[in-house]
Amino acid sequence: MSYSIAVSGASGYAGGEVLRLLAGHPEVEVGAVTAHSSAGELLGSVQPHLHPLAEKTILETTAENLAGHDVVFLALPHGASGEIAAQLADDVLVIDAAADHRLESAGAWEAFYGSEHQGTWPYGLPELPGQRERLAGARRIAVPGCYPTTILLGLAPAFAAGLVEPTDVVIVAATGTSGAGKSLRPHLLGSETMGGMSPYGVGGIHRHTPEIEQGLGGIAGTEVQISFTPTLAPMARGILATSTARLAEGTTAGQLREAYAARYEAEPFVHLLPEGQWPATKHVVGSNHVTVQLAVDERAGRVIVVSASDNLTKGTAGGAVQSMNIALGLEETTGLNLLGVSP
Ligand SMILES: NC(=O)C1=CN([C@@H]2O[C@H](COP(=O)(O)OP(=O)(O)OC[C@H]3O[C@@H](n4cnc5c(N)ncnc54)[C@H](OP(=O)(O)O)[C@@H]3O)[C@@H](O)[C@H]2O)C=CC1
Ligand SMILES: CC(=O)N[C@@H](CCC(=O)OP(=O)(O)O)C(=O)O
Repeated sequence: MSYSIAVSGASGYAGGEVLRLLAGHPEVEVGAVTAHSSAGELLGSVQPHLHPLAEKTILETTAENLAGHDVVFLALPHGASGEIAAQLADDVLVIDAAADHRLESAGAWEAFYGSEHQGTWPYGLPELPGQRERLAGARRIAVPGCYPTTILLGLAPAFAAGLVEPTDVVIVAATGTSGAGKSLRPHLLGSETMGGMSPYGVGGIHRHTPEIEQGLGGIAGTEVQISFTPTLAPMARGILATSTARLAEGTTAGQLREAYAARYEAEPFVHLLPEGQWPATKHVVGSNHVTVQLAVDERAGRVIVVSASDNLTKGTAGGAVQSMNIALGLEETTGLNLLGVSP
């Protein structure tokens, strides 16, 4: 059986990446592609790399144009996504790449996004404890943010095993510029970003902060507090996250390594690297894989975890397709057998 798929936000980075993956997925057929200002144009004129789909005409994003498909991907700005989602049929699988349905706490949503909470959908990060079961058969899925995917996969085993202090967690992560989307913004001009790095969203104000705390809190079964600082790196894709947490009393490096090895041994997309090898964005860009490595800093009494991903693949579209496969009962890795493009 072939599932028919509609993709909204098809002219953007996230929508384009969803379409790149779906073009190689054997169990699906791409139907409507929709967007906003580029409606009426051919997909090939705004996404020239999507050759097999180049002749598709982009439609306006309306509930009518998205109707009649088995699966609808929403890759729209926050808010626009929640609005259209509310108009889609209950029996259609809707997978939202925006943030609208990720947070459980309406208070956290309002504090960080400044608008009305749209509700909470099953969270599309299958590698978190118990999450695959929640995604099987789901008809609504909230795709995690790109930083939360990378950071949660980096820290989950330590939290699940109770090996770190949940309120002493410091994270600094670098992202590529595609994380900000395709629209023109002065601080993202090539001349501003090439050849240098800079922080943004400093001081605990980045909107992924409550999402990361929610994910870690769910695993640990207790309240978690993090300090998160994002930085912008001169690359199109990729996230490299360095997360450190104070060790719980008595935790050893051996216990940590064992917990990570056990948790990720059978995961198709998350890999604890051999000791001494460290994650690099070049090794995962273009793929749905995440690499993880850790070391204990005995002097500081902290574990240092480094994790790398492609923000557009595992961080958005790949995670979305992986979650779709689980929800539809397909083999989880279908359409995602891609390795990084290093160098
Ligand atoms: N980039 C990334 O790494 C990640 C992105 N996401 C999320 O995915 C979503 C899309 O992001 P991204 O692809 O980067 O953004 P882009 O700016 O690249 O694309 C936005 C898309 O949404 C369409 N659009 C804009 N405004 C509206 C509107 N009012 N109604 C309907 N469609 C609209 C645009 O159409 P047009 O061009 O025709 O105007 C375009 O197709 C966002 O919610 C983002 O937060 C999530 C994780 C990571
Ligand atoms: C460089 C840059 O701006 N990156 C984006 C990445 C977030 C993202 O795209 O995720 P959401 O789906 O939660 O919006 C940012 O920090 O906001």
